[in-house]
Amino acid sequence: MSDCAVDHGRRVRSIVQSRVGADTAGTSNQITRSWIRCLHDYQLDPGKRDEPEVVAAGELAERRARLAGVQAVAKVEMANLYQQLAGSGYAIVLTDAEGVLLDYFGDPGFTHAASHSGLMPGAVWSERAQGTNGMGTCLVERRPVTVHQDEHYLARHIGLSCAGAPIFDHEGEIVAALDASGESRLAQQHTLALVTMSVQMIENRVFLDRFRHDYILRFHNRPEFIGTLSEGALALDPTGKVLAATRCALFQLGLAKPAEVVGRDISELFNSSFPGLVDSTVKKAFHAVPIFGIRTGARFFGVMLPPVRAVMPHQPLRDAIAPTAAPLERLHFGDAAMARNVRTASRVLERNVAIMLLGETGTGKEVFAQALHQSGSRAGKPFVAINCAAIPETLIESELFGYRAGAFTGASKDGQHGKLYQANGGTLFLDEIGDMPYALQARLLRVLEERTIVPLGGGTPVPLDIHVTSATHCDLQQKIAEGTFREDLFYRLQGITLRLPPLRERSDLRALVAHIVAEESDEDAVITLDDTLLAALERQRWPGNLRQLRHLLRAMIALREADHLTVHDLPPEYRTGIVVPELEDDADDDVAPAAADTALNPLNPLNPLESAERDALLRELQRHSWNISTVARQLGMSRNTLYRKVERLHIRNPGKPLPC
Ligand SMILES: Nc1ncnc2c1ncn2[C@@H]1O[C@H](COP(=O)(O)OP(=O)(O)OP(=O)(O)O)[C@@H](O)[C@H]1O
Repeated sequence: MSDCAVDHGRRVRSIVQSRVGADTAGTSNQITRSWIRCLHDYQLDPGKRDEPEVVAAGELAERRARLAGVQAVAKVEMANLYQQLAGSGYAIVLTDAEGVLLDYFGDPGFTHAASHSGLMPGAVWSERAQGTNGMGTCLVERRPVTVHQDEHYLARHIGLSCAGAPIFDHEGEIVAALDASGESRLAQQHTLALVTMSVQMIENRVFLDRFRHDYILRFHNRPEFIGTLSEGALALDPTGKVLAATRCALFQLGLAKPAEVVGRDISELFNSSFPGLVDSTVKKAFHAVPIFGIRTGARFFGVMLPPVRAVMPHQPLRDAIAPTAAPLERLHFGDAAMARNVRTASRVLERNVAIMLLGETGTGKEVFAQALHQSGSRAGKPFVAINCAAIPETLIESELFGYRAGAFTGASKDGQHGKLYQANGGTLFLDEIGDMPYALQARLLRVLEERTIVPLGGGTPVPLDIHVTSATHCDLQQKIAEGTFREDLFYRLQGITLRLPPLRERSDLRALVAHIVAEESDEDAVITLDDTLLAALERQRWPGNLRQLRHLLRAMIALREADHLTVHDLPPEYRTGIVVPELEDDADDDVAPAAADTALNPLNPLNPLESAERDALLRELQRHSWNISTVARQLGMSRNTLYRKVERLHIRNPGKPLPC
């Protein structure tokens, strides 16, 4: 045994034997308590050097399956936390309630040290097995703990700093622990705060998913905090009795245990009756309503989410829970505008309210429409999307309504069902609705009003049961004023309007990056981005929004030389205004072309990023001999979007003017 291990063992024993010395030795009480348990209860030798115990593969698979729901939610938060701590040599770890390591996100620089310390799937990190440590000790203490260097009980772990926090279910039972462990010299003060925030996010998301079939009252004393990690949430049965509460809900109500609230009528907690709350927040308005706590008189703001589907039997979280969070909840990572959109959409899910999505190209309108569909009772039914801008005007009618055999020249001899018919029972997503030909708008309106459809060429009307979600990037009010969009159709399609924020306005870009990188990476690759690169991504304008971000990350992942991405992995057109440290073999890496073309339109000059985008687009157009369809397909955007870009970026085909 090394001298250092011997000294550590002596110090541990002497502190345990004279607890009085704990504070003077700089050891917090949690640590002392843990050391006492380790020495007296578990009879662990501080100098123990055995390899960590690892459960068999079959047992690990079973433990993972039991926590599948928590794990699915935790994965996103782990990726997010990992990015926040990127470059600090941390591994992010999820264990079950017995301290068995289920999931691991490791910093490449730390992988060797981590496996040496036993940070690997299946390893048992309970306090009984590994002595005082972030994971095991937070599970015993039932609260977040930091275990820094020689606060570890076993001498073999004193090279580590760990920050662990337990994850609770709605019954107040611990189901798992989240931990960030790293090499001590890189340890950060705020790590425990970040871990604790991630745990809160996981608990909230799991709760919202677990009780999505019930009423959920989300509340906070500031309305803008509803949808964030500090909101309180209560699940209610159809009579208004509390089924469960989040930890934040208990905290805000000044209560200690779920038992103090479960089974009580909501009117015993707030000055509102259940029907009154449902009425005011679900039926009448889509805004948080003021409610007052009965016990303290404190003012809160609350919104009620209606049940998503049929009520299902309740099981504790640690048993079977849905393997994934509700799809809508997975669309945002803390951005306030997106959280509001998700909240509003969730509340109208089963109410047959038509939703109109507004947003620039690539902000995720179709993805949002799909998540809406997946979150509601139509989830198992068809989701049919039609891009009104991408289909030639002459074909939209047959695409939408279908036709009977021989209805027109060139029609298939068997006839064809239209998209409306294909969507029957499910959702029809009308993308770029502003581009729907005027004559067709009246026909679509009639179908939506009468809820029957007659195929082109005639026949018996078919009853239609569809939910319609539509999207547009254009100002429909202006189109109505210009007489190119029907006002009656507008009001039929716009039960509520949700504006998806452009990426440059979103506050959760780093978490989105972590999420997309995890999705775009091979299963066993752990790809990280350094802080300068993340800061550079935050400074971009993102005219193509999430689509552009995903394509960029996909390309960077595909072309990477190492799993740790830096600004050197950024394509030159994204580097304008960014100081890129020189690499020895990077000398001829060119910076984005200068903005010489801004002279094209002196009244509306392009900024350096737009200029870079213009150069890139121009290159693509030239490469494909100005074939708009090919370039649009290559870039994953609609032809209309490409035309708009070409116009905005003042691009002209020298041979033939583009029909913009
Ligand atoms: N929440 C999200 N998380 C990660 N990626 C997303 C998200 N939303 C959208 N994306 C990515 O952005 C791409 C564009 O999304 P989508 O097609 O929904 O945008 P859109 O607003 O409908 O675009 P357009 O107006 O050009 O049709 C998607 O393919 C997806 O890869």
